[in-house]
Amino acid sequence: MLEADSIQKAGETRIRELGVAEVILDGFRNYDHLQLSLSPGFNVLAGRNAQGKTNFLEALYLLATTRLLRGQRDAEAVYDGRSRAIVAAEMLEGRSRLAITLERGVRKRASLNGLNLPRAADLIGRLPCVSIGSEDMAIVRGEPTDRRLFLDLELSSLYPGYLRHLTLYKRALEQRNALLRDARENAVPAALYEPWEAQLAEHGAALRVYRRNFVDRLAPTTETTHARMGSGEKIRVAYAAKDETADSNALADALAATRMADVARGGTSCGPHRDDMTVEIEGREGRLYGSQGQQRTSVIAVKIATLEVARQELGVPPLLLLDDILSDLDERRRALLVEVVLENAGQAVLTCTEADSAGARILEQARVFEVVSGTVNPL
Ligand SMILES: Nc1ncnc2c1ncn2[C@@H]1O[C@H](COP(=O)(O)OP(=O)(O)OP(=O)(O)O)[C@@H](O)[C@H]1O
Repeated sequence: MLEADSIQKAGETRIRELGVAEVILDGFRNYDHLQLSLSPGFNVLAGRNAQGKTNFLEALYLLATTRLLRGQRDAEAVYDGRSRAIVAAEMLEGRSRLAITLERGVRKRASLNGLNLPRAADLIGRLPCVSIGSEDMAIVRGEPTDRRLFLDLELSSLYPGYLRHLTLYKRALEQRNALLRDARENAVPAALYEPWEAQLAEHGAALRVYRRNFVDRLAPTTETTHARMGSGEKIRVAYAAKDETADSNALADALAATRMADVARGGTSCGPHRDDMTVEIEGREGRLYGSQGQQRTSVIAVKIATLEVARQELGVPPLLLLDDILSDLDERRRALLVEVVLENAGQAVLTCTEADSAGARILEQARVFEVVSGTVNPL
């Protein structure tokens, strides 16, 4: 059985960029061209709806994760009428420059100091970042796939080893699923399944060790934060494996035993691609029974716990992106969130419709900007 410590320590060196000095957007969303210097501490972006506040956060999120915040196809983020979008950032330390180019009909490309990286994914984890926004509601309200995505993104950004296991696992899963489809028409010998199942077992067991370890660390902080937010209710977060395979050998056995059933099912039934993370409020599944307010409080608690775990793991705070969540909260929750941000954040970018909702304690140390239809100016 794989030990969390041993696999998490192996090959985990990755250069981290701590903080963004300057952001350059060219043809990204509603930004024709923008060059903006950020404070190494707090940055508040205020502006009316649909002016480009979330788009700006999305650009930073893209550099951190290579994904768009709102999950659309890359081409949708290219400024209407333009053929490509460039998002670049100059880092505070070492002034290195990270960039991503999105181009219609072409795979996204990433570069470091002007040199193209072999794959855009090579950028993942270089700029550690935790974002909290409305799309995170899916962690409680969404489907298991949304919660797996949350775990995959956070873990890939923290551990290069996780990303490697995930990439190899996904490739093996595609191959086994292709064999299952073939088997509907032609006999597929066991020898064709075996190498892919061996990989699924190895990488799948490793993914579960990382995920369980992470969720076990998330759980107590989620509970305390939830309690600090004034909720008298108990929240419980746990990793939920779909099948009871304790290690890679058991997973390999389960895969071999389910081949026939999986042909009929049309997909692989065992493994971490079907797992979930449960979020229970007072013993009931938040997704089914939680009110909107309970769900929102739970999501914020999970995300703040993520920020804390990431900070412990990195030894420094990750970049924090907060998308207009303060204005939706009541006084008590807002005060707590501000307190937690002040305790945990290094560099942060917050958006809000009224700068005042960021609260006096943040505003007094923040650089404040106004966003008006794709332009950002100091206030
Ligand atoms: N590819 C694109 N090209 C041009 N404009 C775009 C593109 N994608 C999105 N937009 C525009 O960006 C604007 C939305 O910006 P954004 O989501 O950042 O709003 P916001 O300032 O965060 O507002 P809210 O407070 O409502 O969340 C919309 O006007 C939308 O039409």
